[in-house]
Parts: sequence; C-alpha cells; structure tokens
Amino acid sequence: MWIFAVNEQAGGGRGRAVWRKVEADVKRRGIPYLALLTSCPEQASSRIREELALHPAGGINGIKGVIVVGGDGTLHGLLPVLANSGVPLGIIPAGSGNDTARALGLSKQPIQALERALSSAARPVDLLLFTGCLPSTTAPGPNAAEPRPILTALAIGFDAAVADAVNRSSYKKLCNLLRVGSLAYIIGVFQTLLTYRPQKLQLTVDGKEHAFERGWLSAVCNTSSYGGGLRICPEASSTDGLLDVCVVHSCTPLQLLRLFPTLLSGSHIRLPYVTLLRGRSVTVAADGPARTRVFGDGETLGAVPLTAQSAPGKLLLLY
Ligand SMILES: Nc1ncnc2c1ncn2[C@@H]1O[C@H](COP(=O)(O)OP(=O)(O)OP(=O)(O)O)[C@@H](O)[C@H]1O
Repeated sequence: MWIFAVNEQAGGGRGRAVWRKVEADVKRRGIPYLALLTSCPEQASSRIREELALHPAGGINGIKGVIVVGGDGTLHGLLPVLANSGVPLGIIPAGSGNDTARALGLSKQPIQALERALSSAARPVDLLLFTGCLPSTTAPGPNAAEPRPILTALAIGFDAAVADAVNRSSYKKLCNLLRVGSLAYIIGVFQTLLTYRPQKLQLTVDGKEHAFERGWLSAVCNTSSYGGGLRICPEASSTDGLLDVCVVHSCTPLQLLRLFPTLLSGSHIRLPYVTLLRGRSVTVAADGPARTRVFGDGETLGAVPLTAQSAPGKLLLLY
C-alpha cells in the first residue's frame, strides 16, 4: 500500500487540484493507497507513524512508500518521521517554490511525477541537521534539544529577514490572489533593505574559521537552490555528503540588489563579494544589534548561533 500525504493548502491551494488529478489516476490504475489529507505537519507525522506501526514496510500489505503532494514545507514537516525509517519518500510537487523537486529534476506535471515516484528505485540522499536558537527565545547559545533535519537549505540573515517580512505582510495574500507571488518577495527585498544592517559573521567549516566584517547573508545548502529557484549554491549536491555554503559580504545595498537577479543563473558566484565554502560541519555566529534569523526548507527555524551537520544518506527518495 502507498500512503499519499496531501497538503491541500500548498501552493496557495494548488495541492488540492494536483491531488484530484493524482487520485483519479491512482484509482484508474487500481493501486492500493491511503490518502492522508492533513491540516498541519504534526497531524501528518502522527498519522504516518500510526500507519507504519500497523503496516510495517517490507511486510505483507506493508507501506511501500510515502508520496507527498505538497511543497518544500510539507516535505520538511515529514523528515523527522521518515529520516532513518527505511520508508522511501516520493514527491509530487504542488508548492510555490518546489526547490527539492527542482534539485531532483522531477516533473512539475503531476501524473509524470506520480509515475516517477511509483517506478523509481529508492535512493539514499543526505540531510542537513540543524541545531540553533529556537524561535521563541533570544538566548545566545544553541538550545534546541534535537537537531532538526533539513532537506534543501538554511537561509541566514538578509534572505531570512525578507522571508520573515513577506510572511508577516498583508501584501503576500494579495500578491498570491493576483497570482504574482514573486512580486511579494521583490517588495520584501526593498522593505527589508530599509532597516537591515550587515553584521559580523563568523563561520567555522570543518574546524577552519572564516570571519566576514559586513556579512549580509549566508546560506548553508544540501541542494542547489532555495526560494523557488534561486541557485544560491549551484554546485551543491544531496549525494556528496557535504554542505555547500555561500556568504554574501562587504558590498553596498545597491550591489546586494543587483546580485538577486544573478541568483537565477548562479552567476553570482563570480562576484568579488561572494565567498563559497564546503564541508561536513558548519557553524554560523553573528555579532550585531539584531537577531540573525534562520529559515530552513522555507520554514522559520529561529536564529543564530547555529550548527549544521551533513547526515549522509539518511533519507530514501524515489526519483
Ligand atoms: N502535512 C501538512 N498538512 C498541512 N499543512 C502543512 C503540512 N505540512 C506543512 N504544512 C503547512 O503548509 C504550509 C505550506 O506548505 P508548503 O511549504 O509545502 O507549500 P508552499 O509554501 O506553497 O511551497 P514551497 O515550500 O515549495 O514554496 C507550510 O508552511 C506549513 O505551515
């Protein structure tokens, strides 16, 4: 039996439409399935746990895999239950950004993505394990009890502040309604530039220290893109056991603005105020008046200081 974990709200309601198409195809083909239409990640995780206990993978009528209909946030919510479980995860992209699906070269077309999930062998991919300040605290030290698994990337500093401003804004809903979701992010970039100040960033990669006096942002990546196709670490791979890091520093606000379009092609890596690093273990600390926010898989995680560790091969993916 296959489990479909469906987030109908993903992609501003696209999840519902995608699931309708997929379910019709699954029924037509007589594939045994269970659909979990959930309202939050906790509900999805606890339902999947229950089903895995009832129908262990590998047994007769066992769960063959969990196929997610949703975006990066929906996938992110299921990582704690599926990492290390031996149960493979398939993806039918239905979110706004879909950076995981993009990194794996999956089709945006629901039936093609379904076919790929059903017919592919399970392959191990790396996860990034994040430990850092929780959202509810401003305490300076890492205090999250459990490392949190991330599939795509951590956004730290300016880009996380933009995501935060957009999520809190009244214009996000309006832009989504008018189907110009990316306009909300352009407004968010300008809004954040008015108040955001670069900070001293200290990164340690596999024990080697790197200091940046005027750090705008840093991204720690397991896959190459975030934010719906911004190729922040174009060489990152989720199968190399390594994390790729991009730091943007020592530039003017205007240079920062001009960098954003170059993220689409990944050509920003040639700019003198962009530094790339790579390693198995990364710590990031910041020294500035404001909290340096962290987003992971497009979801708010908290603030620095943080530790990111590569966890090779911890998730089985169908792609
Ligand atoms: N299993 C779930 N069921 C319902 N809601 C969920 C579930 N998992 C996460 N969510 C919530 O739904 C929100 C939107 O989901 P998701 O992030 O997948 O879509 P998106 O933001 O449109 O796409 P993307 O992350 O690819 O840009 C998440 O931010 C999260 O709060």
